[in-house]
Amino acid sequence: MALIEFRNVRKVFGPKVVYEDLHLDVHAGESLTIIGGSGMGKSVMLKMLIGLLRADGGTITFDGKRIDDKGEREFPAIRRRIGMLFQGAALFDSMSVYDNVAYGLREHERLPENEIEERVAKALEDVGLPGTQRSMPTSLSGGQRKRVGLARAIAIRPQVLLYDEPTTGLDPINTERINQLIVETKKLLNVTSIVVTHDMESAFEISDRIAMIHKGYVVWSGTVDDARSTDNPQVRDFIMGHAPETDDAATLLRYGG
Ligand SMILES: Nc1ncnc2c1ncn2[C@@H]1O[C@H](COP(=O)(O)OP(=O)(O)OP(=O)(O)O)[C@@H](O)[C@H]1O
Repeated sequence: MALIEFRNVRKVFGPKVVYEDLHLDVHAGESLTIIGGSGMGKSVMLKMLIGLLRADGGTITFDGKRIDDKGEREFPAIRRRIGMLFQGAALFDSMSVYDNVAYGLREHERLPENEIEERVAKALEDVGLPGTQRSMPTSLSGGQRKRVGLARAIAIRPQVLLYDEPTTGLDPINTERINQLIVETKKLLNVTSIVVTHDMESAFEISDRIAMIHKGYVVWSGTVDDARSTDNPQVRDFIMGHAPETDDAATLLRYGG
């Protein structure tokens, strides 16, 4: 049995059908990258997994237990085991780096302050930002902010890490740093990772497996080698950077029509 299973999952927003019938397995210890055009539902998938959005049909199981039917009271325990690095890192600018990283720990666990201090220091070390506890997020670069976001996610020592477009908006050097960090974090903490990205270079570097979403379904999945050699036209177009087939005006604007 896979660690995470989406079965027949349906998700709609009013008339818009994001998922018609989503099937996806995520295996313990793997690094799975989700690719697909803008607006195809990649972030929605991650949010359903941690209960920020609810599925309209089907089942989602985590570690053998169904989670899609859980109430708001039960999700904090799940979010303790599934950490998320949100798009843009989502730091609180009015709080120091220390308080940002400690935030998740305080929310999820009752720990004495000296243990929080240790866990924050270790998480910042793990992301290559030792000693930055007193800095304010506004004084950090985009790459450093992402790393603080990652420190916050790993401080709770999750079993699964979700990354929503971790390299978007970063220059090539910081992109490379984040890619390496994703690979190292997986090894160091033995976590299962799910990464949503538009960046195929990153996908090739960090993935054990890649799954492509298109119009409500997983249309393809395979290893990095499979992706490089596939003759599936949707995957090939995506790898080559061709605009996705879409009827969504926002997406057309984003991809320049
Ligand atoms: N809370 C919401 N309310 C209404 N519609 C939503 C909501 N969240 C997402 N959507 C819609 O669901 C669709 C999928 O969104 P999602 O953010 O998952 O796309 P994505 O594949 O992650 O795209 P991108 O790569 O641009 O981030 C989009 O059409 C989006 O407008």
